[in-house]
Amino acid sequence: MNRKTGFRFLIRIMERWKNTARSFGEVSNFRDTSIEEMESALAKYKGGEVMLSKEYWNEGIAVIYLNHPEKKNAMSGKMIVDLRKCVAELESFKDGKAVILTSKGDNFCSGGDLDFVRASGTPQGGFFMSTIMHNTLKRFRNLPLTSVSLVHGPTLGGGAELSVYSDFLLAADNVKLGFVHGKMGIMTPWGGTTRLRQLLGERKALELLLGSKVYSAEECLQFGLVSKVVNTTNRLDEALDYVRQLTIHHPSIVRAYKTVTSHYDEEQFEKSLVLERELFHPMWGSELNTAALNKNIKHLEQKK
Ligand SMILES: CCCC(=O)SCCNC(=O)CCNC(=O)[C@H](O)C(C)(C)COP(=O)(O)OP(=O)(O)OC[C@H]1O[C@@H](n2cnc3c(N)ncnc32)[C@H](O)[C@@H]1OP(=O)(O)O
Repeated sequence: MNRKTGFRFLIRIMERWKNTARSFGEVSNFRDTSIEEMESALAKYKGGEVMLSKEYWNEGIAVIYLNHPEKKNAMSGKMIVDLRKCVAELESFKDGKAVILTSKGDNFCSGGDLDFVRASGTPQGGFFMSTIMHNTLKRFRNLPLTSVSLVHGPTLGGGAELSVYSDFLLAADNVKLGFVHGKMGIMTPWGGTTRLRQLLGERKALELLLGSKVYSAEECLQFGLVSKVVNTTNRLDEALDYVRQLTIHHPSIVRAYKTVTSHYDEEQFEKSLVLERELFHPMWGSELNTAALNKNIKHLEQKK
């Protein structure tokens, strides 16, 4: 084989590899993918919905509900895209004062939908998901609306990450909240490490993340993670009262305070998210992650 034929042979092998990779939806230069393409890749993983309720809109309060009851409100790819649409709509809620992030059914969110996790488990899948979620949650945090997460029942993995992106966290007395990612052979994909570091400081953030323990409402309160424990049955009414008391002033004042506090350390926050994304995406579908998924772990079961 002379040099020219050898070169052509190499090109053919590379082309074949690229085509094989494409047939699995994988491309070698996935970092160049546009946000729109990432969104449509995620939207293919169906199941559940995320809805924006305007029931209290006239009071300046929006409510976002996660709804995927048959899977304990686990987030599918489609739900990730839905959440993004809700945030986009809230960006033009001009007289709004507050948003409550909560869910229908008997818990807040059991994390990523494990069927979606398995099906999207490649570095590219991880990169797309964390890029989109980082962007959505950053935009959620930057809304000029005071945000409150209201959680109940199992709030695990990605569910715990979502819960801490609001300004305030209210936990129902039946909550079981845990950053269980380590047990799943991954680190936080949705910016949870960056957000916990910002909220609680280095030691407490590391304790929550490295321990992978599941905490009760009272324990979360003692940790400084939760602002108030509410009654599970009346939780939405209690959350609405809490929000109304927080936002007594004119929308222009409420929005101005929130705008300054959320943009305070934006540059540092962004840098930390980039690092988190870089470290996370090769873990998605890795050997460690696959081995953990194969164990079908139920995080609330006591070890015998
Ligand atoms: C993407 C960010 C990183 C992550 O979030 S990784 C995911 C972390 N989450 C998990 O691993 C959750 C594993 N599941 C559990 O621990 C338990 O199912 C959980 C949530 C404590 C609920 O326990 P129980 O109340 O006893 O209910 P159960 O186990 O019978 O569940 C009812 C049905 O819901 C399903 N489910 C729960 N969490 C899910 C999830 N994340 N993805 C997909 N399906 C999920 C569960 O398989 C069961 O379905 P089925 O009725 O057996 O068909």
